[in-house]
Amino acid sequence: HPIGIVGAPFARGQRKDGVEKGPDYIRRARLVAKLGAQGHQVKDYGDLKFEDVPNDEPLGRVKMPKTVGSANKQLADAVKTVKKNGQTCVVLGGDHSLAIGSIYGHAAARPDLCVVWVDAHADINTPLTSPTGNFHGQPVSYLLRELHSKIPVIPGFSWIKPCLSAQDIVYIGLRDLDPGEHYIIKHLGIKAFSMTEVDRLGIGRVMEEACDHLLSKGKRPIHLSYDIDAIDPSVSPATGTPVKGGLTYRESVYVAEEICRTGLLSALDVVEVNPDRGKTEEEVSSTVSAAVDVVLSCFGQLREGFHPSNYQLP
Ligand SMILES: N/C(=N\O)NCCC[NH3+]
Ligand SMILES: [Mn+2]
Ligand SMILES: [Mn+2]
Ligand SMILES: [Mn+2]
Repeated sequence: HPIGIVGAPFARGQRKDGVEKGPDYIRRARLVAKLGAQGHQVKDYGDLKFEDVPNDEPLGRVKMPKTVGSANKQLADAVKTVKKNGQTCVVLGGDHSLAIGSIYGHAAARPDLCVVWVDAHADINTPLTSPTGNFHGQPVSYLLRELHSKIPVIPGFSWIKPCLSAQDIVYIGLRDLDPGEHYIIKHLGIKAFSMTEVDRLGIGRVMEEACDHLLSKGKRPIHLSYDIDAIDPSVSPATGTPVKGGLTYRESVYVAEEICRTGLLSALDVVEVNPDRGKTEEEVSSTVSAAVDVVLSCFGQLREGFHPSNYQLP
């Protein structure tokens, strides 16, 4: 499939400046050219322009709801357009609150989608269970039908209706959950492979079981929402909420290779790359490079090597 890239320089789902620079740093690492070299037709739609909504009063602990809501509505429309254009959509974040719009817009075009959420965190706090009120820790709660009654009316969010059921999402990489999130995951029976399962089963079995769970009733489009903090901070430190004990570089790429192999990848979010959170230039480049390799591996980059079909031995 052709690929459509959308830059989403958004930081208002959390409190640390710099994550809005994610798209720029990933583009500067020549993502578009590298995808082209892999034989893909790539359309770069550029960056969305996000503006703070004036008089955006907090709602309890929830900060800047109108700004977060309108950014996600804008992104939802953009993702829907990319899908209508027959492209696999790649959203470059920006913080993970963007998954609200990305998944909503994707579901508008492909209602039968399922979600693979790769993250140290579950991002499934409701506005009432969220300890911080930061939206990037809540996106999944707005998307699940089973949690609809737990979401109060929030200014800027009237447009969204849940588009996922608990069995349509699988978590990989969890290792830092709030109490309310752990309760919700257990209570709803959401399939989750924490880093303990990654250690116990190995990433090969994890991917086998994750795909079996989501695709048991037949093929359907996959939305891969990849938070760069799923990867161990030794590899990707330049992010807002690093947590030790994460995916190795190899595991992070293997996840993408296996999703690629399903042939069902329909949309990809790569979020939470925050260049301002790298202590050194090397920390930033290592993080950006990991993000680029996740994307390239989603679209066919193989560690076993590659030669064009028309290659001739000299
Ligand atoms: N990176 C984050 N989510 O993926 N931070 C917010 C979650 C903290 N509970
Ligand atoms: Mn996240
Ligand atoms: Mn995270
Ligand atoms: Mn309602």
